Amino acid sequence: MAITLGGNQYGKAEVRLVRVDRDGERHRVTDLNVSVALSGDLTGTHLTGDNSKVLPTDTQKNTVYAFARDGIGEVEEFGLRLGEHFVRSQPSIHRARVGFEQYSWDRIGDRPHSFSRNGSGTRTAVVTWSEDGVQVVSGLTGLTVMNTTDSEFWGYIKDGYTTLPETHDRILATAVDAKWRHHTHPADWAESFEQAKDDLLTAFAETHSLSLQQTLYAMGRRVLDKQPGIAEIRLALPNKHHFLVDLSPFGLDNPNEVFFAADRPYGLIEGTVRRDDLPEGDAVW
Ligand SMILES: O=c1[nH]c(=O)c2[nH]c(=O)[nH]c2[nH]1
Repeated sequence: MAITLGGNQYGKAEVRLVRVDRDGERHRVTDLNVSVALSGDLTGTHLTGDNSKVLPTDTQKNTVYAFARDGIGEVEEFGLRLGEHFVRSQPSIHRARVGFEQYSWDRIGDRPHSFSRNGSGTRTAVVTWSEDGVQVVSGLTGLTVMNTTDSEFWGYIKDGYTTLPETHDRILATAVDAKWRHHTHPADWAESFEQAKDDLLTAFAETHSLSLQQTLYAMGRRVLDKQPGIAEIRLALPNKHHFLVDLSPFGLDNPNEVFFAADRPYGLIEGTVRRDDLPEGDAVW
């Protein structure tokens, strides 16, 4: 029985790339998940481990980030540039498949550098009814938001394990998970929900953030300020880290434009903002 190698391809899958175009005050965001798959003369590596015709997947990933430095444009154009590069520059590579998922972002209001991810966010509610009382907790989860500037993080503890550089201009992104307990019932639940959501978004966008903790408190505080019937709000904010890609090995600078959007691990900032003149309540959250 003769055995032979069939079809094959290889590449870096799911390269998470965020590019911020900062022409002036008004930023634009391109948020992509890019998957490269190359095929060609790759029998050697499969049959004998001869890698002389293998362009490493790590290099493919670097190429995606480096090409983003010049701008992305439409994903079809970006794909054409990348595909042509891989095939034209490497004699062993005969075909490049470059696949994209593009996540779209809406502006929060008409603000120049605050965005919420299109279609994100699920409304939640938990009602607890007992002979002793009724509690209503409203909320939302998975509302993904991003500020492309107006966020800093510095002045923290440094010990022997600290490597994080201080920053005065970073991307701040999170997926808001919020639950708020009603002390009195609003006249209109839908209106109350929309108001709370709007307050969360506005506070996120308008806070010049020195920490996500500070932003959390500002968000919770605004919801309570605007609705006296809400007794407390619990927020869980994952810090969706965006790391500036070091393009210097490729002779490129990176003036805060090309980012690696990491999905894990992430900082998780949790906190409650409450009225201290109201009883804690015994809601089921
Ligand atoms: O806003 C932040 N709060 C932190 O506690 C923290 N820790 C960290 O590494 N980055 C950040 N960012």
